[in-house]
Amino acid sequence: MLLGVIADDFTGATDIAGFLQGNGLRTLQLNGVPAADLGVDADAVVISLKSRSCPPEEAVADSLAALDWLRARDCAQFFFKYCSTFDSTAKGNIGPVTDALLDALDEDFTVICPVLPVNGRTIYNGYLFVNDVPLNESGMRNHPVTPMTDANIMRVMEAQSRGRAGNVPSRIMDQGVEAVRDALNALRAQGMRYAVLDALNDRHLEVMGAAVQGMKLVTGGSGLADGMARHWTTGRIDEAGPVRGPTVVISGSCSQMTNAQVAAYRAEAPAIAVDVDRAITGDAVAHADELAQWVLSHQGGLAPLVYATMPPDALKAVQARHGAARASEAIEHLFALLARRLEAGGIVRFIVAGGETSGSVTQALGIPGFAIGPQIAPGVPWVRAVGKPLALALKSGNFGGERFFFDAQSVTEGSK
Ligand SMILES: Nc1ncnc2c1ncn2[C@@H]1O[C@H](COP(=O)(O)OP(=O)(O)O)[C@@H](O)[C@H]1O
Ligand SMILES: O=C(O)[C@@H](O)C(=O)COP(=O)(O)O
Repeated sequence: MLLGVIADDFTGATDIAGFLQGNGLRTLQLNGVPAADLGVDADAVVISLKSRSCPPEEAVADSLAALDWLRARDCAQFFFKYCSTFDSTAKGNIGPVTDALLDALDEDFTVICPVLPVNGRTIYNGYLFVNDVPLNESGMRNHPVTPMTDANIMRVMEAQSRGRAGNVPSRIMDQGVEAVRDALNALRAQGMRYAVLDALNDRHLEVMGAAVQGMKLVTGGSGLADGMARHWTTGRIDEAGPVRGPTVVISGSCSQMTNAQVAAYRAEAPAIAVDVDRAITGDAVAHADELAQWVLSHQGGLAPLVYATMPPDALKAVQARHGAARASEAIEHLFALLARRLEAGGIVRFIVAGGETSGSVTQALGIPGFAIGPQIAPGVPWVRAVGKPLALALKSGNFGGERFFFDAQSVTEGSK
């Protein structure tokens, strides 16, 4: 196998899997670390974990279990995939997991590269930008679970890890592969453990993709994987075909773009808001039943939307009433209950917004893995469940255009 990927959430996993498959790698996504005896015939395997915001020890243990599984399958190289907005806290989990993977592989140096220029995630002199705005001034400053308040990735990484971080600036990326390799060697010789790679455009991705060939562990966003995969493959391969039938849209993301997508969709399609206070204070089962009935009675036209999505002020009020962790957990639990009821009621396509939310829904549906289908937007492919006739679109909070929920349905419209 060319590449084994350990992804810290489910939307992140489908994001990178979509880019690998799009570059011609036969890619399989596995939801959690699978049973040891699963046979795999693929160029790349992506293991989705739900390790972005759990306690660091749990994230490390899950990531090492995924690494062991991949190592037993002779992966040539390993990729730790985290969010292109570097979602983490001062406790982790990007730093502790990176350190644990380096130790397990007996390595002392890696790259840190949360970029995806096609979606506006770029790094300049080690500072991360989201659509040309520094990370700490972007919508990520209001994230419910991992608010990001510093754009300097060297500083953020050093605060949660064991080593020092240097930068390979964009002017070196402009000079090409040899210059980047020399810069990486120089940083390592200076005692740096991490090299934050600048990337402003696709050309930089290709250069860094070549420069990291042979590095046992790399870490970053799907832009780095796109750059790496461009050097391995020659053409496109078949994507998983469409699934037809009853559809639901579930939105548990409170990101800026998801708020805009929910507003655009609600204006034209049937939509119902989760009663968040009720979900949190104990009546989740009855509420999930009602929401499921509502979804099943609104089939026929545009798929019905169930959303907990809120703008930052309303979200802060909910978190002040109930606590942020309790609120997130309860809402994820509600969506898990809802997903199971909807599957039982005949829903076969789930369009889900939000990484944690997607993890919760996918786990509730007991889906062991995915084959990768056509891209709806950069970083968001349709995926088809292994072993069940279900299709899902797992959308990162900030990905897609304002009409994403419409777009997801029209990608497969011809086959409805
Ligand atoms: N109205 C709300 N009040 C409090 N928490 C919420 C609300 N809506 C969603 N959440 C929680 O916020 C988190 C959003 O994270 P996630 O699903 O990963 O979205 P994103 O991809 O935008 O990061 C989830 O844990 C979700 O349960
Ligand atoms: O790299 C990215 O931006 C995405 O792949 C990602 O990790 C998505 O996470 P969420 O925004 O939490 O959905």
